[in-house]
Amino acid sequence: MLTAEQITNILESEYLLETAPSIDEKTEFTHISYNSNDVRANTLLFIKGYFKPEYLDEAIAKGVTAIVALDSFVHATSLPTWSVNDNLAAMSVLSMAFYDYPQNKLALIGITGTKGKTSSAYMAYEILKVATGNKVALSSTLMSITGPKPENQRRAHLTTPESLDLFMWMREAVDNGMTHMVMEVSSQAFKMERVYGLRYNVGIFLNISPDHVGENEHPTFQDYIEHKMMLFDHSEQIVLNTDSQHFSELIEHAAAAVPRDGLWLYGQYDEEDNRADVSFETVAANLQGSKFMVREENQQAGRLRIGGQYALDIPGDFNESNATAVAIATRLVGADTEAIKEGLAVVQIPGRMQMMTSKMHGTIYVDYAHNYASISALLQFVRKNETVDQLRIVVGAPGNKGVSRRPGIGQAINEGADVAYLTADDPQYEDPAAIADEIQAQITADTVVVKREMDRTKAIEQAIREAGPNDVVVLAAKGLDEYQKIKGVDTPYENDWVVAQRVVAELEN
Ligand SMILES: CC(=O)N[C@H]1[C@@H](OP(=O)(O)OP(=O)(O)OC[C@H]2O[C@@H](n3ccc(=O)[nH]c3=O)[C@H](O)[C@@H]2O)O[C@H](CO)[C@@H](O)[C@@H]1O[C@H](C)C(=O)N[C@@H](C)C(=O)N[C@H](CCC(=O)O)C(=O)O
Ligand SMILES: Nc1ncnc2c1ncn2[C@@H]1O[C@H](COP(=O)(O)OP(=O)(O)OP(=O)(O)O)[C@@H](O)[C@H]1O
Repeated sequence: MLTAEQITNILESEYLLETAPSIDEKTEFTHISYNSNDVRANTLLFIKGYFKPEYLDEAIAKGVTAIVALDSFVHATSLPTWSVNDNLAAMSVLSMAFYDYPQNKLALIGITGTKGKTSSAYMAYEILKVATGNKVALSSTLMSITGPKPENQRRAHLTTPESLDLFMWMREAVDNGMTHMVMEVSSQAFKMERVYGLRYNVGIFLNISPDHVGENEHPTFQDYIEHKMMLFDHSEQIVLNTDSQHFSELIEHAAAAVPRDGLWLYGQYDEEDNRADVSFETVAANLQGSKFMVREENQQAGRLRIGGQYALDIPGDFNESNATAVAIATRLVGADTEAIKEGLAVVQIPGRMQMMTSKMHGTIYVDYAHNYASISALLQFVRKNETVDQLRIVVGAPGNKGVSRRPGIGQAINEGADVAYLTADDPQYEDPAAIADEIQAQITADTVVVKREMDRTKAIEQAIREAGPNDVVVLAAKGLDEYQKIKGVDTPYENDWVVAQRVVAELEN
């Protein structure tokens, strides 16, 4: 609940208020919303985005009491209005107040990075489940989990939810007895102020590489990196990857944000380069998983007491890197080494490096890799495994979105695959064959065979059918998505994993 007086005071103290409405300051708001479909009596409504006049008409008909809107918002009603200079920041600070600052009761880990956010979030979630006896909440691209009951588990629509939803779910988590929370924080979340005013006990910065530049995302790479680095300014302690691109820019910003003993650098073990406080090194790896050694490289790292050998039941050297970051962060919020070992040993991440073996058609991965950095990391990892004969990839790129990724996907294929099956991936209003042309334009190596089949199910069938027993087939970019976005409609699709299982069963039984 919030009163009109509290709203005015909070907005004023945050320097967000332009004008307050002249209503009784004891007026109580028992509901807050940013959507006309979710309005009832005593609702405070936030106006954001392209808020059409008919949305406001609908909200008024449902009895909205007052609104918070940009001072430039023009509307033909006499609704009491808090006029503000930043409506998204206002929504965040008022939402946290409405839900009584639930973040103060949660040890919060925020994770950002171009690649690995979801994977790392699930690792941290699994470790903290062990460490706290299931008292950990999760906000990820896939799911938001605020407690043990089915109604506490929701499919996510954004990597980082709107501030109002985030604080509502945090409150639900606290009321359900949760003590910890792990959340993915996208650069968009900072840009759209979904996490305005929120601080993290530990912020993990996994990596940054060219991505997310384009319409409705970031105008330039500089804008992207600057928004991602905002995590540093909002974290009590920072865990940062020394192997990331743009490390010198990252460390400069991170070191200015926290004292040295709140900054934890991690990276692949390298005799020549001793920048990392905590290093990791592969002990044994195969296509299924790996064992890796974590070393504390200096006195500061020695305080963590996380040195030793760990096992992961998911493959990919990049996952050893993600796991090392997560081991440090979860340790900092109270997990002990046993919990870290146990959590990492069992973690599985839906649609990320999910593996299936077949008798005659090799090893099949369903993986969410969908840009140069992730497809390249994945193909290079598989390449390193000497038993692999042909490396086949089924992949496409979305229409009307992330257009700049297409050449990168082609380049990664050019550098790492033997056979590419170009197909559809959420084509929307574009022709998937034309998108495939853009990917194919970068595949110049005569060692790579390119095949084209725009029906994704058929492309997967063909790739698996053509694979030999020592081949690897990578089904990239859609994870466990159960739809294809076509002309604005989520068209049902079995999902890559189900298709692969069915095809293997048909071929081998
Ligand atoms: C740029 C951005 O942040 N857009 C988000 C934003 O849109 P918006 O505020 O413009 O909302 P809108 O859809 O135009 O609608 C305007 C307002 O009318 C309201 N409305 C709408 C319909 C209605 O009947 N009644 C009504 O009141 C809506 O609730 C909204 O408040 O708020 C919407 C929900 O409140 C989000 O769905 C939408 O995300 C868009 C679709 C999106 O997908 N954004 C991507 C770029 C994104 O944020 N991605 C990152 C991940 C990036 C990464 O992988 O790293 C993420 O964090 O997910
Ligand atoms: N540290 C990493 N470096 C490079 N590639 C990675 C790393 N971690 C995971 N990947 C690859 O990227 C893919 C996507 O991983 P994940 O979903 O964890 O990342 P994300 O940051 O949440 O992605 P997105 O922002 O696209 O949702 C994985 O399926 C894997 O192939």
